[in-house]
Amino acid sequence: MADYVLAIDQGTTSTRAIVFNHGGTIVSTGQIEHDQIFPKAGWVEHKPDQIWDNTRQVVGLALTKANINHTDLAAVGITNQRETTVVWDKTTGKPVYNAIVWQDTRTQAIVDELAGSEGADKYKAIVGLPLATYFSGPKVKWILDNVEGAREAADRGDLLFGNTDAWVLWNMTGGVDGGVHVTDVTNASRTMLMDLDTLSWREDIASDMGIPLSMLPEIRSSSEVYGTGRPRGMVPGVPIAGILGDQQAATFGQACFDVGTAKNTYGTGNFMLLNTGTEKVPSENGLLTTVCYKIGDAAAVYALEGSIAVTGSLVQWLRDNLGLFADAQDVEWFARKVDDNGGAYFVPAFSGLFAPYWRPDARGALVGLTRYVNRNHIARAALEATAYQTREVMDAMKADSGVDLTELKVDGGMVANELLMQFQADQLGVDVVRPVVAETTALGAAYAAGIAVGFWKGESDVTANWAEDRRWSPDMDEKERDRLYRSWKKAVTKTFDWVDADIG
Ligand SMILES: Nc1ncnc2c1ncn2[C@@H]1O[C@H](COP(=O)(O)OP(=O)(O)O)[C@@H](O)[C@H]1O
Ligand SMILES: O=P(O)(O)OC[C@H](O)CO
Repeated sequence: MADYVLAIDQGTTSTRAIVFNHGGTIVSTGQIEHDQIFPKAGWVEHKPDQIWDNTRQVVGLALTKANINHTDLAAVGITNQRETTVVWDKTTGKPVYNAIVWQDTRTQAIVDELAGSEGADKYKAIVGLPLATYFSGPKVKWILDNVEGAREAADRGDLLFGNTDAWVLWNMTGGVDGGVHVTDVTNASRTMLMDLDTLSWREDIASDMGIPLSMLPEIRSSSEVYGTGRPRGMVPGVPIAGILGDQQAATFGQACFDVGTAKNTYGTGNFMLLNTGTEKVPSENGLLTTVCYKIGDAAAVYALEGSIAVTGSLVQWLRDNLGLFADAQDVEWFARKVDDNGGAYFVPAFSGLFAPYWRPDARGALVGLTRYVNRNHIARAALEATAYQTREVMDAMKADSGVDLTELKVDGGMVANELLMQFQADQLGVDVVRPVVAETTALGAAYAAGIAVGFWKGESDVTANWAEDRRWSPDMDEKERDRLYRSWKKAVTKTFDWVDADIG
Protein backbone atom coordinates (compact mmCIF):
# COMPACT_ATOMS: atom_id res chain seq x y z
CA MET A 1 0.00 0.00 0.00
CA ALA A 2 1.46 3.36 -1.03
CA ASP A 3 1.07 5.54 2.05
CA TYR A 4 3.60 8.24 1.25
CA VAL A 5 4.68 10.85 -1.27
CA LEU A 6 8.31 11.82 -1.78
CA ALA A 7 9.37 15.36 -2.67
CA ILE A 8 12.77 16.30 -4.06
CA ASP A 9 13.72 19.92 -3.32
CA GLN A 10 16.71 20.83 -5.48
CA GLY A 11 17.61 24.20 -3.88
CA THR A 12 20.37 26.75 -4.33
CA THR A 13 22.50 25.51 -1.46
CA SER A 14 21.37 21.92 -1.00
CA THR A 15 19.24 19.10 -2.30
CA ARG A 16 16.64 17.60 0.02
CA ALA A 17 14.35 14.61 -0.25
CA ILE A 18 11.42 14.54 2.12
CA VAL A 19 8.88 11.76 2.70
CA PHE A 20 5.40 13.05 3.60
CA ASN A 21 2.42 11.10 4.92
CA HIS A 22 -1.22 11.71 4.06
CA GLY A 23 -1.57 14.34 6.78
CA GLY A 24 1.16 16.42 5.06
CA THR A 25 3.56 15.70 7.94
CA ILE A 26 7.28 15.07 7.47
CA VAL A 27 8.24 11.41 8.01
CA SER A 28 11.92 11.65 7.07
CA THR A 29 14.44 13.93 5.37
CA GLY A 30 17.71 13.47 3.51
CA GLN A 31 19.78 16.57 2.72
CA ILE A 32 23.19 17.20 1.14
CA GLU A 33 24.77 20.57 0.31
CA HIS A 34 26.56 21.07 -2.99
CA ASP A 35 29.53 23.20 -4.03
CA GLN A 36 29.03 26.90 -4.68
CA ILE A 37 31.54 27.86 -7.35
CA PHE A 38 32.52 31.53 -7.79
CA PRO A 39 35.00 31.57 -10.71
CA LYS A 40 34.95 35.38 -11.06
CA ALA A 41 33.23 38.34 -9.43
CA GLY A 42 29.53 38.04 -10.23
CA TRP A 43 29.75 34.44 -11.51
CA VAL A 44 28.01 31.61 -9.62
CA GLU A 45 28.01 27.99 -10.81
CA HIS A 46 26.94 24.52 -9.66
CA LYS A 47 28.04 21.12 -10.96
CA PRO A 48 25.04 19.38 -12.53
CA ASP A 49 26.56 15.90 -12.03
CA GLN A 50 27.03 16.61 -8.34
CA ILE A 51 23.42 17.76 -8.09
CA TRP A 52 22.22 14.55 -9.73
CA ASP A 53 24.47 12.37 -7.50
CA ASN A 54 23.21 14.19 -4.42
CA THR A 55 19.62 13.75 -5.57
CA ARG A 56 20.05 9.98 -5.72
CA GLN A 57 21.75 9.94 -2.34
CA VAL A 58 19.15 12.06 -0.54
CA VAL A 59 16.32 9.95 -1.95
CA GLY A 60 18.09 6.84 -0.58
CA LEU A 61 18.64 8.56 2.78
CA ALA A 62 15.02 9.64 3.11
CA LEU A 63 13.64 6.20 2.23
CA THR A 64 16.06 4.47 4.62
CA LYS A 65 15.28 6.83 7.48
CA ALA A 66 11.54 6.32 6.94
CA ASN A 67 12.16 2.57 6.79
CA ILE A 68 10.17 2.27 3.57
CA ASN A 69 10.97 1.43 -0.02
CA HIS A 70 9.79 2.73 -3.36
CA THR A 71 6.67 0.55 -3.37
CA ASP A 72 5.42 2.61 -0.41
CA LEU A 73 5.44 5.76 -2.57
CA ALA A 74 2.30 6.88 -4.39
CA ALA A 75 4.24 9.52 -6.35
CA VAL A 76 7.30 11.74 -6.48
CA GLY A 77 7.23 15.53 -6.83
CA ILE A 78 10.13 17.76 -7.86
CA THR A 79 10.72 21.37 -6.88
CA ASN A 80 13.79 23.40 -7.69
CA GLN A 81 15.84 26.57 -7.64
CA ARG A 82 14.44 28.39 -10.65
CA GLU A 83 16.27 29.97 -13.61
CA THR A 84 19.53 28.07 -12.90
CA THR A 85 20.52 26.78 -16.32
CA VAL A 86 21.82 23.36 -17.29
CA VAL A 87 22.70 22.47 -20.89
CA TRP A 88 23.59 18.85 -21.57
CA ASP A 89 24.25 16.50 -24.46
CA LYS A 90 21.44 13.99 -24.82
CA THR A 91 23.71 11.48 -26.54
CA THR A 92 26.19 11.27 -23.64
CA GLY A 93 24.10 12.57 -20.73
CA LYS A 94 26.97 14.96 -19.88
CA PRO A 95 26.53 18.69 -19.16
CA VAL A 96 28.49 20.85 -21.61
CA TYR A 97 29.18 23.44 -18.89
CA ASN A 98 28.53 23.97 -15.19
CA ALA A 99 25.01 25.10 -14.28
CA ILE A 100 24.84 28.90 -14.38
CA VAL A 101 23.04 29.90 -11.20
CA TRP A 102 20.19 32.40 -10.99
CA GLN A 103 22.35 34.92 -9.05
CA ASP A 104 25.05 34.95 -11.76
CA THR A 105 25.45 38.32 -13.53
CA ARG A 106 27.81 37.37 -16.39
CA THR A 107 25.08 37.86 -19.01
CA GLN A 108 24.78 41.62 -18.48
CA ALA A 109 26.30 42.42 -21.89
CA ILE A 110 23.93 39.94 -23.60
CA VAL A 111 20.99 41.46 -21.78
CA ASP A 112 22.00 45.01 -22.75
CA GLU A 113 22.41 43.98 -26.37
CA LEU A 114 19.02 42.27 -26.45
CA ALA A 115 17.36 45.30 -24.84
CA GLY A 116 18.85 47.61 -27.49
CA SER A 117 16.92 50.80 -27.94
CA GLU A 118 13.66 49.24 -26.72
CA GLY A 119 14.96 48.85 -23.17
CA ALA A 120 14.64 46.23 -20.46
CA ASP A 121 10.85 45.92 -20.83
CA LYS A 122 11.09 44.78 -24.47
CA TYR A 123 9.50 41.35 -23.84
CA LYS A 124 7.67 42.15 -20.60
CA ALA A 125 4.14 42.22 -21.99
CA ILE A 126 4.65 38.70 -23.37
CA VAL A 127 6.77 36.97 -20.72
CA GLY A 128 6.01 39.06 -17.60
CA LEU A 129 9.70 39.70 -16.91
CA PRO A 130 12.16 42.52 -17.48
CA LEU A 131 15.33 41.66 -19.38
CA ALA A 132 17.79 40.81 -16.59
CA THR A 133 20.68 38.47 -15.92
CA TYR A 134 18.43 36.58 -13.47
CA PHE A 135 16.52 34.60 -16.11
CA SER A 136 17.49 31.48 -18.09
CA GLY A 137 17.30 32.56 -21.75
CA PRO A 138 20.39 34.82 -21.71
CA LYS A 139 22.27 32.13 -19.72
CA VAL A 140 21.57 29.57 -22.46
CA LYS A 141 22.79 32.06 -25.05
CA TRP A 142 26.00 32.60 -23.05
CA ILE A 143 26.70 28.86 -23.03
CA LEU A 144 26.04 28.51 -26.76
CA ASP A 145 28.24 31.54 -27.50
CA ASN A 146 31.12 30.64 -25.20
CA VAL A 147 31.46 26.86 -24.88
CA GLU A 148 33.48 25.37 -27.70
CA GLY A 149 31.37 23.25 -30.03
CA ALA A 150 28.14 23.97 -28.15
CA ARG A 151 26.38 25.90 -30.89
CA GLU A 152 27.17 23.26 -33.51
CA ALA A 153 25.93 20.51 -31.18
CA ALA A 154 22.78 22.51 -30.47
CA ASP A 155 22.18 23.01 -34.19
CA ARG A 156 22.58 19.24 -34.71
CA GLY A 157 19.81 18.76 -32.11
CA ASP A 158 22.10 17.05 -29.57
CA LEU A 159 21.81 19.57 -26.74
CA LEU A 160 19.02 19.91 -24.22
CA PHE A 161 18.33 22.82 -21.88
CA GLY A 162 16.56 22.66 -18.56
CA ASN A 163 16.37 24.20 -15.15
CA THR A 164 17.35 21.73 -12.47
CA ASP A 165 13.83 20.23 -12.41
CA ALA A 166 14.22 19.09 -16.02
CA TRP A 167 17.80 17.88 -15.42
CA VAL A 168 16.71 15.75 -12.43
CA LEU A 169 13.57 14.48 -14.19
CA TRP A 170 15.45 13.50 -17.36
CA ASN A 171 17.97 11.54 -15.32
CA MET A 172 15.35 9.95 -13.07
CA THR A 173 13.31 8.74 -16.01
CA GLY A 174 16.19 7.11 -17.88
CA GLY A 175 18.71 9.72 -19.05
CA VAL A 176 20.28 8.63 -22.35
CA ASP A 177 17.93 5.62 -22.29
CA GLY A 178 14.73 7.51 -23.01
CA GLY A 179 14.75 10.17 -20.30
CA VAL A 180 11.71 12.46 -20.42
CA HIS A 181 12.56 16.07 -21.37
CA VAL A 182 9.80 18.04 -19.72
CA THR A 183 9.37 21.08 -17.49
CA ASP A 184 6.32 22.67 -15.91
CA VAL A 185 4.70 26.04 -16.62
CA THR A 186 6.12 27.69 -13.50
CA ASN A 187 9.72 26.93 -14.42
CA ALA A 188 9.09 27.77 -18.06
CA SER A 189 7.73 31.17 -16.97
CA ARG A 190 11.22 32.07 -15.64
CA THR A 191 13.14 31.55 -18.87
CA MET A 192 11.96 34.72 -20.72
CA LEU A 193 11.00 32.32 -23.51
CA MET A 194 7.41 31.41 -22.59
CA ASP A 195 4.30 33.34 -23.60
CA LEU A 196 2.28 33.82 -20.41
CA ASP A 197 -1.04 33.66 -22.28
CA THR A 198 -0.51 30.62 -24.49
CA LEU A 199 1.89 28.85 -22.08
CA SER A 200 4.06 27.87 -25.02
CA TRP A 201 7.57 28.77 -26.20
CA ARG A 202 7.97 31.99 -28.23
CA GLU A 203 9.86 31.14 -31.37
CA ASP A 204 10.67 34.81 -32.03
CA ILE A 205 12.25 35.42 -28.62
CA ALA A 206 14.16 32.12 -28.76
CA SER A 207 15.40 33.18 -32.19
CA ASP A 208 16.47 36.64 -30.86
CA MET A 209 18.56 34.75 -28.31
CA GLY A 210 19.85 32.23 -30.87
CA ILE A 211 18.34 29.29 -29.02
CA PRO A 212 17.08 26.37 -31.18
CA LEU A 213 13.60 25.22 -30.12
CA SER A 214 14.88 21.62 -30.18
CA MET A 215 16.79 22.36 -26.95
CA LEU A 216 13.70 23.35 -25.00
CA PRO A 217 11.76 20.92 -22.81
CA GLU A 218 8.08 20.26 -23.41
CA ILE A 219 5.95 22.53 -21.20
CA ARG A 220 3.41 20.64 -19.08
CA SER A 221 1.17 21.42 -16.11
CA SER A 222 2.49 21.37 -12.53
CA SER A 223 0.47 18.30 -11.57
CA GLU A 224 0.30 15.31 -13.92
CA VAL A 225 2.28 12.13 -14.52
CA TYR A 226 5.36 13.03 -16.60
CA GLY A 227 6.98 9.60 -16.46
CA THR A 228 8.06 6.91 -14.03
CA GLY A 229 11.32 6.20 -12.23
CA ARG A 230 13.78 4.24 -14.41
CA PRO A 231 14.06 0.49 -13.81
CA ARG A 232 17.34 0.39 -11.88
CA GLY A 233 16.96 3.78 -10.17
CA MET A 234 15.96 4.71 -6.62
CA VAL A 235 12.21 4.82 -7.37
CA PRO A 236 11.61 2.29 -10.18
CA GLY A 237 8.16 2.53 -11.68
CA VAL A 238 6.96 5.26 -9.30
CA PRO A 239 5.05 8.05 -11.10
CA ILE A 240 6.82 11.38 -11.12
CA ALA A 241 3.78 13.56 -11.05
CA GLY A 242 4.45 17.09 -9.83
CA ILE A 243 6.88 19.87 -10.75
CA LEU A 244 6.85 23.42 -9.41
CA GLY A 245 9.59 26.05 -9.17
CA ASP A 246 10.48 26.32 -5.49
CA GLN A 247 8.78 29.64 -4.81
CA GLN A 248 5.59 28.54 -6.51
CA ALA A 249 5.78 25.24 -4.60
CA ALA A 250 5.98 27.14 -1.31
CA THR A 251 2.94 29.21 -2.35
CA PHE A 252 1.07 25.95 -3.03
CA GLY A 253 2.29 24.34 0.21
CA GLN A 254 1.17 27.43 2.14
CA ALA A 255 -2.34 26.93 0.70
CA CYS A 256 -2.41 30.39 -0.95
CA PHE A 257 -5.24 29.37 -3.28
CA ASP A 258 -7.48 32.41 -2.92
CA VAL A 259 -6.90 35.50 -5.00
CA GLY A 260 -5.12 38.04 -2.80
CA THR A 261 -3.31 35.53 -0.56
CA ALA A 262 0.48 35.66 -0.34
CA LYS A 263 3.54 34.02 1.13
CA ASN A 264 7.12 35.15 1.59
CA THR A 265 10.02 32.67 1.62
CA TYR A 266 13.24 33.65 3.44
CA GLY A 267 16.11 31.56 2.04
CA THR A 268 19.23 32.51 0.07
CA GLY A 269 17.08 35.31 -1.28
CA ASN A 270 13.48 36.31 -0.50
CA PHE A 271 10.54 35.70 -2.77
CA MET A 272 7.04 37.01 -2.10
CA LEU A 273 4.25 35.66 -4.31
CA LEU A 274 0.70 36.99 -4.41
CA ASN A 275 -1.96 34.81 -6.01
CA THR A 276 -3.76 36.90 -8.65
CA GLY A 277 -6.03 34.12 -9.93
CA THR A 278 -6.53 33.13 -13.55
CA GLU A 279 -5.94 36.72 -14.71
CA LYS A 280 -2.34 37.80 -15.08
CA VAL A 281 -1.61 41.19 -13.56
CA PRO A 282 1.08 43.30 -15.24
CA SER A 283 3.42 45.14 -12.89
CA GLU A 284 4.15 48.84 -13.02
CA ASN A 285 6.17 48.72 -9.81
CA GLY A 286 9.09 46.38 -10.35
CA LEU A 287 7.42 43.03 -9.73
CA LEU A 288 7.34 39.99 -12.00
CA THR A 289 4.26 38.44 -13.51
CA THR A 290 4.66 34.71 -13.32
CA VAL A 291 2.72 31.44 -13.38
CA CYS A 292 1.81 30.34 -9.86
CA TYR A 293 0.64 26.80 -10.70
CA LYS A 294 -1.48 24.81 -13.12
CA ILE A 295 -3.17 21.67 -11.92
CA GLY A 296 -3.70 19.22 -14.78
CA ASP A 297 -6.21 20.56 -17.29
CA ALA A 298 -7.47 23.39 -15.06
CA ALA A 299 -6.65 26.96 -16.06
CA ALA A 300 -3.28 28.33 -15.03
CA VAL A 301 -3.21 30.51 -11.92
CA TYR A 302 -0.88 33.53 -12.02
CA ALA A 303 1.06 35.44 -9.40
CA LEU A 304 2.83 38.71 -8.87
CA GLU A 305 6.30 38.10 -7.49
CA GLY A 306 8.80 40.26 -5.65
CA SER A 307 12.23 38.63 -5.98
CA ILE A 308 15.01 39.81 -3.67
CA ALA A 309 18.42 38.39 -4.57
CA VAL A 310 20.22 38.60 -1.24
CA THR A 311 18.76 37.99 2.22
CA GLY A 312 19.94 34.76 3.92
CA SER A 313 23.05 34.83 1.74
CA LEU A 314 24.04 38.10 3.45
CA VAL A 315 24.07 36.17 6.73
CA GLN A 316 26.23 33.53 5.01
CA TRP A 317 28.51 36.28 3.74
CA LEU A 318 28.99 37.69 7.26
CA ARG A 319 29.77 34.15 8.37
CA ASP A 320 32.02 32.99 5.50
CA ASN A 321 33.62 36.14 4.09
CA LEU A 322 33.99 38.19 7.28
CA GLY A 323 34.10 35.33 9.81
CA LEU A 324 31.81 37.28 12.17
CA PHE A 325 30.32 34.05 13.54
CA ALA A 326 30.47 30.31 12.94
CA ASP A 327 26.83 29.47 12.35
CA ALA A 328 24.09 31.39 10.51
CA GLN A 329 21.79 31.22 13.53
CA ASP A 330 24.40 33.06 15.67
CA VAL A 331 23.53 36.27 13.84
CA GLU A 332 20.53 36.61 16.16
CA TRP A 333 22.67 36.33 19.30
CA PHE A 334 24.87 39.23 18.14
CA ALA A 335 21.96 41.32 16.89
CA ARG A 336 20.19 40.95 20.24
CA LYS A 337 23.13 42.47 22.08
CA VAL A 338 22.12 45.92 20.82
CA ASP A 339 18.80 47.77 20.91
CA ASP A 340 19.00 49.12 17.39
CA ASN A 341 21.19 49.34 14.29
CA GLY A 342 23.31 52.18 15.70
CA GLY A 343 22.60 54.15 12.52
CA ALA A 344 24.08 51.49 10.20
CA TYR A 345 22.24 50.28 7.07
CA PHE A 346 23.49 47.37 4.97
CA VAL A 347 22.18 47.24 1.39
CA PRO A 348 23.28 43.84 0.02
CA ALA A 349 23.23 44.68 -3.70
CA PHE A 350 25.71 41.87 -4.40
CA SER A 351 24.01 40.92 -7.70
CA GLY A 352 22.79 44.42 -8.36
CA LEU A 353 19.30 45.02 -6.97
CA PHE A 354 16.33 42.90 -8.01
CA ALA A 355 12.75 43.87 -7.07
CA PRO A 356 11.52 46.50 -7.06
CA TYR A 357 14.54 48.36 -8.53
CA TRP A 358 16.13 46.05 -11.16
CA ARG A 359 19.39 48.00 -11.00
CA PRO A 360 22.30 45.95 -12.36
CA ASP A 361 24.58 48.93 -11.75
CA ALA A 362 24.11 48.78 -7.96
CA ARG A 363 26.63 47.14 -5.63
CA GLY A 364 26.48 46.45 -1.89
CA ALA A 365 27.00 49.23 0.62
CA LEU A 366 27.21 49.56 4.39
CA VAL A 367 26.36 53.17 5.21
CA GLY A 368 25.79 55.34 8.25
CA LEU A 369 29.03 54.20 9.89
CA THR A 370 30.53 56.01 12.87
CA ARG A 371 33.05 54.95 15.52
CA TYR A 372 30.04 53.87 17.58
CA VAL A 373 29.03 51.03 15.22
CA ASN A 374 30.26 47.56 16.20
CA ARG A 375 29.71 44.06 14.84
CA ASN A 376 26.46 43.63 16.75
CA HIS A 377 25.02 46.63 14.92
CA ILE A 378 26.23 45.15 11.62
CA ALA A 379 24.58 41.80 12.43
CA ARG A 380 21.41 43.70 13.20
CA ALA A 381 21.65 45.83 10.07
CA ALA A 382 21.99 42.64 8.01
CA LEU A 383 18.77 41.22 9.45
CA GLU A 384 16.95 44.53 9.12
CA ALA A 385 17.95 44.63 5.43
CA THR A 386 15.79 41.56 4.82
CA ALA A 387 12.81 43.20 6.49
CA TYR A 388 13.14 46.53 4.68
CA GLN A 389 13.54 44.85 1.30
CA THR A 390 10.41 42.81 2.04
CA ARG A 391 8.50 45.97 2.91
CA GLU A 392 9.50 47.50 -0.41
CA VAL A 393 8.14 44.45 -2.21
CA MET A 394 4.91 44.48 -0.23
CA ASP A 395 4.38 48.16 -1.02
CA ALA A 396 4.87 47.35 -4.72
CA MET A 397 2.35 44.47 -4.46
CA LYS A 398 -0.24 46.81 -3.06
CA ALA A 399 0.38 49.40 -5.75
CA ASP A 400 0.16 46.80 -8.54
CA SER A 401 -2.74 44.71 -7.30
CA GLY A 402 -4.68 46.94 -4.93
CA VAL A 403 -4.46 44.11 -2.39
CA ASP A 404 -3.82 45.32 1.14
CA LEU A 405 -2.50 42.20 2.86
CA THR A 406 -3.77 41.70 6.38
CA GLU A 407 -1.20 39.06 7.23
CA LEU A 408 1.79 37.40 5.59
CA LYS A 409 2.52 33.66 5.65
CA VAL A 410 6.27 33.03 5.91
CA ASP A 411 8.65 30.09 5.50
CA GLY A 412 12.29 29.27 4.67
CA GLY A 413 15.51 28.97 6.67
CA MET A 414 15.52 32.52 8.08
CA VAL A 415 12.10 32.30 9.74
CA ALA A 416 13.76 30.53 12.67
CA ASN A 417 15.10 34.00 13.51
CA GLU A 418 12.62 35.48 15.97
CA LEU A 419 14.23 38.91 16.10
CA LEU A 420 13.87 39.15 12.34
CA MET A 421 10.27 37.96 12.38
CA GLN A 422 9.28 40.54 15.02
CA PHE A 423 11.08 43.31 13.15
CA GLN A 424 9.38 42.16 9.96
CA ALA A 425 5.94 42.45 11.54
CA ASP A 426 6.94 45.88 12.89
CA GLN A 427 8.05 47.08 9.45
CA LEU A 428 5.09 45.66 7.54
CA GLY A 429 2.46 46.66 10.07
CA VAL A 430 0.70 43.31 9.63
CA ASP A 431 0.93 39.92 11.35
CA VAL A 432 3.62 37.52 10.19
CA VAL A 433 2.53 33.87 10.41
CA ARG A 434 4.71 30.74 10.38
CA PRO A 435 3.15 27.32 9.67
CA VAL A 436 3.86 24.11 11.60
CA VAL A 437 5.45 22.48 8.54
CA ALA A 438 8.12 25.04 7.62
CA GLU A 439 9.29 22.89 4.65
CA THR A 440 6.49 24.32 2.55
CA THR A 441 8.50 24.13 -0.67
CA ALA A 442 8.89 20.36 -0.57
CA LEU A 443 5.37 20.05 0.77
CA GLY A 444 3.94 21.98 -2.20
CA ALA A 445 5.70 19.67 -4.67
CA ALA A 446 4.48 16.62 -2.74
CA TYR A 447 0.90 17.91 -2.90
CA ALA A 448 1.15 18.60 -6.64
CA ALA A 449 2.36 15.03 -7.24
CA GLY A 450 -0.09 13.45 -4.80
CA ILE A 451 -3.05 15.29 -6.31
CA ALA A 452 -2.11 14.05 -9.79
CA VAL A 453 -2.34 10.39 -8.70
CA GLY A 454 -5.40 10.79 -6.43
CA PHE A 455 -3.45 10.43 -3.16
CA TRP A 456 -4.94 13.78 -2.14
CA LYS A 457 -8.31 15.04 -3.41
CA GLY A 458 -7.13 18.52 -4.29
CA GLU A 459 -6.59 21.95 -2.82
CA SER A 460 -9.10 21.34 -0.03
CA ASP A 461 -6.80 18.69 1.47
CA VAL A 462 -3.88 21.13 1.39
CA THR A 463 -5.93 23.79 3.14
CA ALA A 464 -7.19 21.30 5.73
CA ASN A 465 -3.65 20.15 6.53
CA TRP A 466 -2.20 23.68 6.90
CA ALA A 467 -1.72 24.68 10.56
CA GLU A 468 -0.34 27.79 12.24
CA ASP A 469 2.71 27.47 14.46
CA ARG A 470 3.58 31.02 15.50
CA ARG A 471 2.39 34.58 14.86
CA TRP A 472 4.23 37.89 15.33
CA SER A 473 2.17 41.09 15.57
CA PRO A 474 3.41 44.65 14.94
CA ASP A 475 4.68 46.33 18.08
CA MET A 476 6.52 49.44 16.97
CA ASP A 477 5.59 53.05 17.16
CA GLU A 478 4.49 54.27 13.71
CA LYS A 479 6.90 57.22 13.72
CA GLU A 480 9.89 55.02 14.51
CA ARG A 481 8.83 52.51 11.86
CA ASP A 482 8.74 55.18 9.21
CA ARG A 483 11.94 56.91 10.36
CA LEU A 484 13.88 53.66 9.94
CA TYR A 485 12.34 52.94 6.56
CA ARG A 486 13.11 56.44 5.29
CA SER A 487 16.77 55.97 6.21
CA TRP A 488 16.76 52.60 4.46
CA LYS A 489 15.40 54.17 1.29
CA LYS A 490 18.18 56.75 1.44
CA ALA A 491 20.77 53.99 1.94
CA VAL A 492 19.48 52.20 -1.18
CA THR A 493 20.13 55.26 -3.33
CA LYS A 494 23.79 55.18 -2.24
CA THR A 495 24.28 51.85 -4.06
CA PHE A 496 23.14 53.08 -7.48
CA ASP A 497 25.43 53.92 -10.42
CA TRP A 498 28.36 52.03 -8.93
CA VAL A 499 29.17 49.77 -11.89
CA ASP A 500 30.23 51.74 -14.94
CA ALA A 501 29.45 50.01 -18.23
CA ASP A 502 33.07 50.36 -19.39
CA ILE A 503 34.78 48.98 -16.27
CA GLY A 504 32.16 46.41 -15.14
N1 LIG B 1 18.62 31.56 12.35
C1 LIG B 1 18.92 32.17 11.19
N2 LIG B 1 18.95 33.52 11.13
C2 LIG B 1 19.22 34.15 9.96
N3 LIG B 1 19.45 33.50 8.80
C3 LIG B 1 19.42 32.18 8.82
C4 LIG B 1 19.16 31.43 10.00
N4 LIG B 1 19.19 30.11 9.69
C5 LIG B 1 19.45 30.04 8.37
N5 LIG B 1 19.61 31.27 7.84
C6 LIG B 1 19.86 31.61 6.43
O1 LIG B 1 18.85 30.98 5.67
C7 LIG B 1 19.37 30.47 4.44
C8 LIG B 1 18.99 29.00 4.30
O2 LIG B 1 17.62 28.91 4.12
P1 LIG B 1 17.00 27.84 3.11
O3 LIG B 1 15.53 28.08 3.12
O4 LIG B 1 17.51 26.50 3.49
O5 LIG B 1 17.70 28.34 1.78
P2 LIG B 1 17.67 27.85 0.26
O6 LIG B 1 16.40 27.07 0.04
O7 LIG B 1 17.75 29.13 -0.49
O8 LIG B 1 18.90 27.01 0.04
C9 LIG B 1 20.89 30.66 4.50
O9 LIG B 1 21.21 31.73 3.62
C10 LIG B 1 21.18 31.06 5.93
O10 LIG B 1 22.20 32.04 6.00
O1 LIG C 1 16.70 27.68 -3.92
P1 LIG C 1 16.18 28.93 -3.29
O2 LIG C 1 15.24 28.68 -2.17
O3 LIG C 1 17.31 29.85 -2.94
O4 LIG C 1 15.28 29.70 -4.39
C1 LIG C 1 15.87 30.24 -5.51
C2 LIG C 1 14.82 30.85 -6.42
O5 LIG C 1 14.00 29.89 -7.02
C3 LIG C 1 15.48 31.70 -7.46
O6 LIG C 1 14.52 32.31 -8.28
